Amino acid sequence: MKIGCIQLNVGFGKVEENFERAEQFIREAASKGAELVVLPEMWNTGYALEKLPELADENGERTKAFLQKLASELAIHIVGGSVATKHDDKFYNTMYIVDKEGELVSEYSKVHLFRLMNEDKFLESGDQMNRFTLGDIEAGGVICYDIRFPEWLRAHALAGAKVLFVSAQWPTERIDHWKTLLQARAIENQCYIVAVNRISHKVQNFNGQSMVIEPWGEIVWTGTEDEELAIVDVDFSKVDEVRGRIPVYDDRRPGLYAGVVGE
Ligand SMILES: O=C(O)CCC(=O)C(=O)O
Repeated sequence: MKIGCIQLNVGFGKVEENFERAEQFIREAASKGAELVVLPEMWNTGYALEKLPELADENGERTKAFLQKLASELAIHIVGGSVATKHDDKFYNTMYIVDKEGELVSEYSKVHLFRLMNEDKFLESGDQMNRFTLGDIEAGGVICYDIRFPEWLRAHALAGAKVLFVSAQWPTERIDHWKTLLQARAIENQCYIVAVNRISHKVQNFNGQSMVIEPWGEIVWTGTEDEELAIVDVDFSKVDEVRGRIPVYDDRRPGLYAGVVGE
């Protein structure tokens, strides 16, 4: 499968501009043969948290309509990154997944809010998993800080995900954590990781380096530090091959973990 990773330069609080750029990139990805595209975190507003009352997408209506229209017109699956949404006067960091028929197959609000960037002061956390199927791909999706919680990604893998999509606004200063955590999540879960970060060198410092990692932990692609669209080939049959080679799932001892990691 050809996956388009859209490493967007998200404008701070510039919703109209961000929708335009996202559309350009989704169209370009489809024209270059991508069958699925992935966007970064909070791509409608950036981290303009104080402006959410004016800028957040009311019930996600605009974003859902936008993604559904493009997905069905271009016959492309869209892992819609995440956007700032508003529901009943509360704000969320929400990912929408739309299949190539334009059906909304999943929506997920970030479960682990990142206190270092004050997310907990402005946002509510979600409480649902994000397991979905796109065509014949069993997948899960998480957002940024979520990757520091191995049990959360494991829960998606145990529920059948063979690829985990990660949308992020991961800062430059901890980019080494990003790489190491993503590689570990791929190796331990024996799954593909498709992780898309934003870039921005002006308002805040995010330097891309999005990654696609295969289930043995090999890095298939790393993004540059600039805005870019990359079309990356992935072969999902590798998941079963790796799981057959080292049967981690069969060798688990969940009875021993109970109470220790809250299972
Ligand atoms: O965990 C980190 O270091 C970065 C997380 C983050 O920036 C986020 O969740 O928005």
